[in-house]
Amino acid sequence: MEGQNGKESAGQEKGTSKAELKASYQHFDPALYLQRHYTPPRASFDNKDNVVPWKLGLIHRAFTEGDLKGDVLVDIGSGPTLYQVMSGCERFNRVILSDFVEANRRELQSWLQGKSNSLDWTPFFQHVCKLEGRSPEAWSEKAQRLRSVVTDVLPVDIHQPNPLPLDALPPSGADCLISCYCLEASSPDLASFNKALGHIAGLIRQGGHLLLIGTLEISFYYPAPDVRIPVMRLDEAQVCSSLKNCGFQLQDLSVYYLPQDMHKTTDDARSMFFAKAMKQ
Ligand SMILES: C[S@@+](CC[C@H](N)C(=O)[O-])C[C@H]1O[C@@H](n2cnc3c(N)ncnc32)[C@H](O)[C@@H]1O
Repeated sequence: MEGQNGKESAGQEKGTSKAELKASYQHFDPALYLQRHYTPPRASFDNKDNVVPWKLGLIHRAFTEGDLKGDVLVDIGSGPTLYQVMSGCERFNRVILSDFVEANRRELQSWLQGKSNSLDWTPFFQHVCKLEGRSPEAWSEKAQRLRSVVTDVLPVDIHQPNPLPLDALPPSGADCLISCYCLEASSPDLASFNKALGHIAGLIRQGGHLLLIGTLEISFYYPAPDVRIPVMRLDEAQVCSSLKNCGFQLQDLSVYYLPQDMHKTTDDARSMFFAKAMKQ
């Protein structure tokens, strides 16, 4: 939506346009982001109430309940993270990762090539092995499986009607699309979130699935020391109606409230959602 002066209308913070958000993302620091969001206290396997076991458990359940599997799984806005495809890599022949920021794509490529990495993903692999009823020692087999099924790490822009490069996906679309904390963190307002959801819906085949994770109560985060990204504030009802309006049938919705000891000063996240939906 264009506002005065040709700027897109702002959401949480007046004056923030899609173009300004995109410019801010060019300063995204993968190592700092991983350290802030994927190490203790934000990420812990010792505490069963931590957000990471919560989301890994729901992603695992989403694939096992109803035996969800297929040819292509695509992850939109992967950032520098891998946890979100650790269950799906066992159930799809191909996994496609994607991000808007080149530094994030480089971080993913570096892990895929077995080069140095900003985070040790071993405890995440071990946890998912346990969810699958395997020994945690099978983690390196799982890492190998993931490396062998990821065929591409692509640039993506959810604000484009065709977010991925041409021919990235089969003509009928992906069997399943996962996207975590991307849409609300890169859209200035609800109208732009809904439009972006419509764009990524177009990447899924009819009858395929969407797994969406996002933050509900948040207004900012810092993905680099001096880069404050404003995040639009969503609520549960908006998530449900956006999914319905984009042609999805909701199959599962869970909400997580961050315990006090996980609150930080580098973001003001308070709750998160997980949704599983089928494209009708
Ligand atoms: C909060 S991070 C989420 C990263 C990761 N998925 C996770 O679970 O932690 C938001 C991601 O959205 C990406 N992003 C920003 N603008 C985007 C755009 N226009 N299209 C697609 N992705 C975008 C960023 O590069 C960043 O990796």
